Amino acid sequence: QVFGPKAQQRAIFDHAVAPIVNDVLEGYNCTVFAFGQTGTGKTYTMEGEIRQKVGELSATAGVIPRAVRHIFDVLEARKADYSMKVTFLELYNEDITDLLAIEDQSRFPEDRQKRAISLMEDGKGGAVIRGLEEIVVYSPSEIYSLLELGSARRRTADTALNKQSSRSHAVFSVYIHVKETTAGNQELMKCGRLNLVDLAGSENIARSGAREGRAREAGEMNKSLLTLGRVITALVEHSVHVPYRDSKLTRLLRESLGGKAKTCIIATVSPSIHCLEETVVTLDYAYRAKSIRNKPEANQKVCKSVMLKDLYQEMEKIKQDVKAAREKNGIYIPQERFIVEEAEKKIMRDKIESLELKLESKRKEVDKFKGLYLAEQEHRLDLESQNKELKVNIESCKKEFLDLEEAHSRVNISLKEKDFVISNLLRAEHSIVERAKDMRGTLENASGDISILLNKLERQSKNEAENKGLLFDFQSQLDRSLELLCNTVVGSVCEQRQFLESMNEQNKIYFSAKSESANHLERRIAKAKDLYASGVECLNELANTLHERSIVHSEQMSLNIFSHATAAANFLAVMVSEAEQVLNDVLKSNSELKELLAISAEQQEIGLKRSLESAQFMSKTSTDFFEDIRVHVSRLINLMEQSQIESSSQLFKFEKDFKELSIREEQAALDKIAGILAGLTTKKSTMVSECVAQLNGKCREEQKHLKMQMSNLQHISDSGIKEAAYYAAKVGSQFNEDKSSNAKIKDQMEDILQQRYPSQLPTLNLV
Ligand SMILES: Nc1ncnc2c1ncn2[C@@H]1O[C@H](COP(=O)(O)OP(=O)(O)OP(=O)(O)O)[C@@H](O)[C@H]1O
Repeated sequence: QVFGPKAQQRAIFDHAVAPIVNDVLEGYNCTVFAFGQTGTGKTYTMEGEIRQKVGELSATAGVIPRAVRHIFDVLEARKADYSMKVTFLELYNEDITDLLAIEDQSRFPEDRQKRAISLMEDGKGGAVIRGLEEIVVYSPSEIYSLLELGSARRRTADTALNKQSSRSHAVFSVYIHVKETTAGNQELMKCGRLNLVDLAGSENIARSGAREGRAREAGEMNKSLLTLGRVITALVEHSVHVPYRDSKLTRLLRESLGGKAKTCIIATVSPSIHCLEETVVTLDYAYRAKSIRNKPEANQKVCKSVMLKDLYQEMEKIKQDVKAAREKNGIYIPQERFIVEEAEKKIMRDKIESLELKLESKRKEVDKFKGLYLAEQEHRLDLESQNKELKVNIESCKKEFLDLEEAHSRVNISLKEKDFVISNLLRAEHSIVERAKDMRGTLENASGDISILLNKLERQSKNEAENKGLLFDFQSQLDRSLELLCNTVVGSVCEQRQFLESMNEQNKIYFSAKSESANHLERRIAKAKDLYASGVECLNELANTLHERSIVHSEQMSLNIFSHATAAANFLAVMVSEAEQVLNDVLKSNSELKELLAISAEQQEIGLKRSLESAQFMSKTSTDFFEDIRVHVSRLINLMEQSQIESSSQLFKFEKDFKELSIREEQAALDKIAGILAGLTTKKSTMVSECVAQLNGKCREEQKHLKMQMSNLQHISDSGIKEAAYYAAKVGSQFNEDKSSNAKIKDQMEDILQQRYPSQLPTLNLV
């Protein structure tokens, strides 16, 4: 099962550990151990937060508190009759210490040393720890307290990877005895053991930041872990020899690795990329350990009476020991015999001591040889890994060499191509130099043209300055003419006004005279009208009277008519003369008017003539002025057109020349760059060829060197293997010799003691 970073403690327990805990209750020995790099959470997983919140475990409680709680819950639910005891030990620098031992009451803290406990073989292939405190517990909280006590006593120190790193391996064991009653009312005891192991971090010493003592300690820890690794490898590979005995850790876990226990391994890894190496190693261990096949076997149920008997016997022995110690009522013998025996005992003790010393020295030698063998093995492994690395290096060097050769051939081809390009470029350069010479001449011509153009431009600017002066003069002249014209127009307007005023006066006079004569004529005509009306009336009266009197006075009447006719003729003559007079007056006034009109027309004509003259003068002046302007403008336009044409032609030429020159210069620059590049390419190609030659040489040298080193290594490892085999054989034979001599001594001593104290046979425990 894989648990991600978000996995909860509960999930880990439920999936991985709970089934194992149930098996413990069925009488199996089970082990749960956590291993992995420092700081990856082994202690967190195994212990976590131990203390429970009111009645309940905290969410961060680890495997141990949960397992304990689970065991109690199940047993309580079954209403089982059970007993439980726990032990808690620490394995530090290959020394075992009891974490639950009663405190050393030394006065000074520095004197309070942790008492090391010996690990012994139980004769059935297992290991027994002598003197380990087994504490009987009745509730989970008691276990939690013991756990806290033991955890607090564990040796921790800070490393670069973990602030509080456990420096030791810790084994917490729970022993459970459950009483079962058979059908025949026989009481059986079912025993199960649960080992909960928190290994020390499998750290890289350099990376963990461990220094001096701690580095040695890390080495020791690595030794245990290294042996664990070797045991796993041997089990996976089904080797004949499994090196359980090489470390105390593997001796302790023997039953759990390939034995009859059920085992759960928790591998903790860090998600950090910096820990990749260790993560890979841990996962490799875990992967290999997964394929170990244990042969789980439940412990035999013991009959309660047998168990009780054993216990009673043990108790009896202890009681006797206690009593003898208390009452000092051991064996009483005569003094001489006591002295002789004491002397013999002393001799024997000395002998034993010397033998023990010998044995110790032999053991040390064996340890040394073992160390040497292990170191040799490690060295061999290192060399093998170095060899592998070197082989890989050689392979990569070969590959690099092939790549370089390929690159070299590619570079040669590109160099040839570049040579071809360079020769083409040189030819082109030659022709370009020729063209450059031509262009130089053209450029010189162009510079002459430019100087001419500049002269012309100068002239043009002079002309423009002159034109400006002329324009200024013309402007002042125009101002003067306009002023004159204005004065003339103002004078003629005054004259016209005066003339019109006099004409108005004369017209007024003429019209008043005319109206007077018309009035007079009107009055006369009215008078003549009246006269004519009265004459007509008289004539009518006369006609009437004549008609009346015609008959009577026809003659008189003719006389009267005659006299009246003459009067009328006279009157008409007067009237004609008067009318002639009036007509004459009218004619006269008409002639006067005509004269006046003629005078005014004459005056008007004069005025008009004058204004015509002045207008003609003005128009002439303006025409002249505009003619001048037109002439100037046309001249200027011509000049400008000319100069524009010239300058545009010059500029066109200049542009053309400039373009050509710049193209030539660009070409020249490109040629230079090509030259530089060609130089660089030749340099590079020489460098590459030199480098390739050097690399070739180096590769050959390295190959030679590697071959030499490999043969040396081969030689060293062969000799190491031989030596190790020789040492192992020697150690084996010495060990056997020692064993046999020890057995002999033991036999001798037993014989002696048998002879001396046939009833009280002491037991000698010789390891
Ligand atoms: N799953 C997790 N959730 C929260 N905190 C964690 C977890 N795993 C580890 N830690 C924290 O990381 C730190 C290191 O963890 P821990 O001491 O358990 O590592 P370790 O593997 O036992 O280290 P060492 O081998 O050095 O003893 C602790 O502070 C622990 O509380």
